[in-house]
Amino acid sequence: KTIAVVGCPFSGGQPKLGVDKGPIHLVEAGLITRLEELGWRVLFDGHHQFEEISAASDPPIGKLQNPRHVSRVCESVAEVVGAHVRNGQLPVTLGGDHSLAMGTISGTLSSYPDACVIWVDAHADINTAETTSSGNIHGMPVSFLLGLGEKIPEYAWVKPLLRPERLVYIGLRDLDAGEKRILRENNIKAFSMHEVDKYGIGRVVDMALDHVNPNRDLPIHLSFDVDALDPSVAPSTGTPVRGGLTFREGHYICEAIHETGLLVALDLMEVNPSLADPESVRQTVAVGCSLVCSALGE
Ligand SMILES: CN[C@](CCCC[B-](O)(O)O)(CCN1CCCCC1)C(=O)O
Ligand SMILES: [Mn+2]
Ligand SMILES: [Mn+2]
Ligand SMILES: [Mn+2]
Repeated sequence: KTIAVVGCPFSGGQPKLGVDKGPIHLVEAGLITRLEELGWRVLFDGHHQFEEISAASDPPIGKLQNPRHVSRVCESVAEVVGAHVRNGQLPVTLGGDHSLAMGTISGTLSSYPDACVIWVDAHADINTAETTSSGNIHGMPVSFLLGLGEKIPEYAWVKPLLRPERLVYIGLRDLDAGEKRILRENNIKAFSMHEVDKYGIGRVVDMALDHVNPNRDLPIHLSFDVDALDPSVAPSTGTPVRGGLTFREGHYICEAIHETGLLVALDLMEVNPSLADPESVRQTVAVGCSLVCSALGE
């Protein structure tokens, strides 16, 4: 099978400079060669240029920051990822901030409507325009994918293709009040770090898969935010939160998902190579590469 590496140098979903440089660092760390050494054919259709998409003027809509730019970029990503999936390839999207998942998961669901989503993150990224406090859209993609909250014309292209019972979280530990309410109201399954401690990562992954993929017959889209890992493991990221996944727990999730043979799309998000000292940046990039390779059979 062929992997399509989609470099998405994009930072509009959050305020910190540098996360748009994530893809180039991941590729320059040798990711493509490592994937080829695993036996994959790898298409690298380059780092997408999003500057031309940026709206001339993009004033906030309510609290939402860079709303038109984020929407247009995500719509473009949805088309790119959807095309790769339709061509029978496995898209590996390198971020860039996590707002991009609005595009990647839309792309996957357009071809695999019954796909399930495993969202590995310290955060739920499920704020609506009403519940967000920051207005940073990287804290909101899941709400758009589920069709929650007030409709925003600029986001009319996002179809509510994701069903709550097809979504499961691993690694949560920093949610806004509104997000906790949304998870409860929609009966969304979440394995926070408390459950990871209580049951161990092996049981957590089994329970997560039992919830969204009970017969192990549905395609899986894995959306991995490196801030799910403990900051000691992946320090160079925009919204670090203490008490995260160990290096091995992060890799176990990826290895276990590979073992299902059901992975159809992968996102590796929020590596920001400008937020730490060179050694910490190198470490964060190396972990990102390693997680991708583990999800693809290493
Ligand atoms: C928890 N929600 C946050 C973070 C979203 C992180 C996005 B991700 O892609 O990295 O997961 C944080 C909101 N808080 C900021 C500090 C003050 C309280 C609210 C938000 O901005 O919505
Ligand atoms: Mn995230
Ligand atoms: Mn996060
Ligand atoms: Mn982030």
